[in-house]
Amino acid sequence: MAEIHTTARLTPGKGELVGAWMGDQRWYAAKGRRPSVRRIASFRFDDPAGRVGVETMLVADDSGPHPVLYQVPLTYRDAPLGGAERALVGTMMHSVLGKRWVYDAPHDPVYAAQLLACIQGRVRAASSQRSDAVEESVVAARHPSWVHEATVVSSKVLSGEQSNTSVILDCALEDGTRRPLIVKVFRTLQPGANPDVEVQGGLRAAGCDRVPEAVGHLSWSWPTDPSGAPDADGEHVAYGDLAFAQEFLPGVEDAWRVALRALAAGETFTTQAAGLGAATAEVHRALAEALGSRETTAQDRARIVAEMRSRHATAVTEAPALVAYDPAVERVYEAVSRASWPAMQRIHGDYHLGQVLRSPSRGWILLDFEGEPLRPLAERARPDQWLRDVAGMVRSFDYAGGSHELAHPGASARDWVAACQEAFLDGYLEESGTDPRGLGALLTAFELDKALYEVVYEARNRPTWLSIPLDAVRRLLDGRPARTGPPPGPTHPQEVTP
Ligand SMILES: Nc1ncnc2c1ncn2[C@@H]1O[C@H](COP(=O)(O)OP(=O)(O)O)[C@@H](O)[C@H]1O
Ligand SMILES: O=P(O)(O)O[C@H]1O[C@H](CO)[C@@H](O[C@H]2O[C@H](CO)[C@@H](O)[C@H](O)[C@H]2O)[C@H](O)[C@H]1O
Repeated sequence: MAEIHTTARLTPGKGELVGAWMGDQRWYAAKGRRPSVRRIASFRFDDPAGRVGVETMLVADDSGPHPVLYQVPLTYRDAPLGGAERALVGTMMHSVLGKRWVYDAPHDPVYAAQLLACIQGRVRAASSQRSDAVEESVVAARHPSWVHEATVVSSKVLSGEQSNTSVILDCALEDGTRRPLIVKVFRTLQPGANPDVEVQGGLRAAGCDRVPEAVGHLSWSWPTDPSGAPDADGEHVAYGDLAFAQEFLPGVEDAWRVALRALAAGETFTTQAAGLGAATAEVHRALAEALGSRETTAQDRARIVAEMRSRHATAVTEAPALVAYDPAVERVYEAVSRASWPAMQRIHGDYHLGQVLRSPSRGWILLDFEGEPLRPLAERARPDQWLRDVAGMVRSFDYAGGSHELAHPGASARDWVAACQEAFLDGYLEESGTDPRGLGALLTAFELDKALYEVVYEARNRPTWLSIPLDAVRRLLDGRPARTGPPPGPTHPQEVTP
């Protein structure tokens, strides 16, 4: 294991470097604020060649009302890493080793290789305080179904819109065959198991192949004060997941791209939407079987409606014009308080077209069970209503239409959107025997809830798209439903009035 230069001076310091760089990263949550960085903990991986320093830091950003924890893996090199110019965090002088080039580690092949080796249990994380010591607080868990020994041949960071940082790994297996994997490095850490690891791992363990194969994950315990707040000198600990490795499906597109292409070409997407509805129902059934389901209690209903109200309040802060709709929003929440609700179970939690891949051989494959990144982890890890997922995908068809309309002023995608939404709901009904449209008040409330979440998400991340969820809120509340409503029939659960 590596020698640690405990008395070396660094100019600038690591905290200073990270603080200056972090605010511009896609995963930095408090957009527009200047990060105020406090170091909580760190650990290292060893470079087998003994040349590159690899250190993962856990930093708290104190610039907002509550500290937010970020995982910041870095590599330290004695010369620039070719082709990684955009991943350079900065340079610093090390009083013993000289000039160091500091990189965002997911872009560095040395980090990628050691991360996967650690997840599979082949190497241990090392202390960043003491030379030649294992860091016991970092623990790897190989998924029970992963029987291979994969070694990274090359790696590259996934390009595109992402809340975390995923690295695609071209791997060699024990028999020499090649197998692509992907490891997601979680950026914002909160105490508790990450639902992506728990739910996808649980589905795979139960034999569900509508999700990629799970390889394993890495978790960490960091110091906190007695209240659980991150504190470098704290004597308590919190636990959270750092990274999740899984099978990578190469050359497949997500449903967002496929749908947008169909829309641009003037083609229908109803057959695919119906298949997606059926796949969604299949995964909901598998989730209930693998991780359980239970009756929805009055407390569950009250809590979910309270969360809806709080989300509405946040959306009004981001988009004050929404205040005109307050009475109409309240009517939606009152209606669901009186409706009958289906069972509680684990769900996807942030379901949209970008979370589903179209595999030519395996059909629709669902990804990213992490839930909504703007929601606290404890909320995301609870059983919830499957209608939330259904509403998420219904909203996503509206988003596809909305983004097409933004790109083509004057065009209307409304008929295309309505047809996709109907087909998706038909597919869900066919597979599950339950028509989500039969739970109309609840479906509307979850659609509204998602649209209000999206208002906040777009205001903070993509202001030019804010009109898409804002228009949806107006449409939902103006009583002009985009869909035609449920066909009559015995399969629709009845809503109850008090
Ligand atoms: N196993 C996989 N196989 C192929 N592509 C994947 C896989 N996992 C993720 N991707 C691609 O990466 C994108 C981002 O992954 P995701 O898990 O949604 O990350 P995040 O939670 O950070 O948004 C997906 O939309 C998909 O295009
Ligand atoms: O994929 P993530 O887990 O990071 O989810 C977040 O980002 C999504 C955008 O990338 C956002 O989804 C919204 O935009 C999509 C189009 O880009 C659209 O298909 C979705 O329906 C819409 O909600 C998601 O809400 C957010 O949590």
